[in-house]
Amino acid sequence: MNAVQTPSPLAAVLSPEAFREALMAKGAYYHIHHPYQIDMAEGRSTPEQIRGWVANRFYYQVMIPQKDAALLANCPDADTRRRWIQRLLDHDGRDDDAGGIKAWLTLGEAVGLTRDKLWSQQHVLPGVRFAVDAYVNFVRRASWQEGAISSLTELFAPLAHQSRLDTWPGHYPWIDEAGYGYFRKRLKEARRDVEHGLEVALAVCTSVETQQRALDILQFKLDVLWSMLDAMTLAYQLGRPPYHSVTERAVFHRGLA
Ligand SMILES: O=C(O)c1cc(C(=O)O)c2c(n1)C(=O)C(=O)c1cc(C(=O)O)[nH]c1-2
Repeated sequence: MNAVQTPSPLAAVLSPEAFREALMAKGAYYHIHHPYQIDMAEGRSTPEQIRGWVANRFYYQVMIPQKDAALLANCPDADTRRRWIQRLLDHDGRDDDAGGIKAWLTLGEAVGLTRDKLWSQQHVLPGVRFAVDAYVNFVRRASWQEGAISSLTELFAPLAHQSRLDTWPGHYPWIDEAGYGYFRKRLKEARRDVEHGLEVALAVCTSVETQQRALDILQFKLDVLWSMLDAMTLAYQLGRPPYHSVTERAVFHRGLA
């Protein structure tokens, strides 16, 4: 096992280029390196494991627009709101764009999950729910600039989407091709989102303290994504879903209204 390296705190303020590089370096901890995701990319996942991932990630998908709405609610700047609102429309859809949530439902059907099953959230593991809720609650309480910085894991997301487009059809011929629309759609949307997110980060993080804070926020978000996959590993790879030692029934709560 690798020795755990505690990242050293910033000693001096970084130039904009060096700060950008420090943010990019966080890609080393992106969930694309999680064994669950590696197994999916390398063709070792069972249909149940893929379905588990799609059903659990659906919770992230439905909460992202609520997270972005929380950021909008905290943002007093109309120009920023006008740009940021696009993220809600990307997921919720508009006119002839059905939106990301519907595209994810199509992915669900492509892997054998009905829309009702996804909407029921019956497969969403408590660990996944808690991780996603931690993200949404962070953005609810943070300044809109810190909320924007927490979206910067999207710097690395196109890699993840492209890798699925490149590897899944070969490994999993049982997945209907129609399911891949979501990943294709996100490639360009994520690139546009991070341009804006980076603009905000570079504008506000001009001291050691604010740059360190941004790196810490990004690490928090990486932890959210990693923890989601940890919960799925226990449930779908190691056969230890919640209460496995007590019952075979999925008794965990489906979210408290
Ligand atoms: O599939 C992925 O690996 C992945 C990761 C992330 C991310 O890094 O948070 C997002 C997405 N996908 C995604 O599709 C998406 O719409 C999205 C929005 C956000 C955000 O933080 O606002 N992250 C992500």
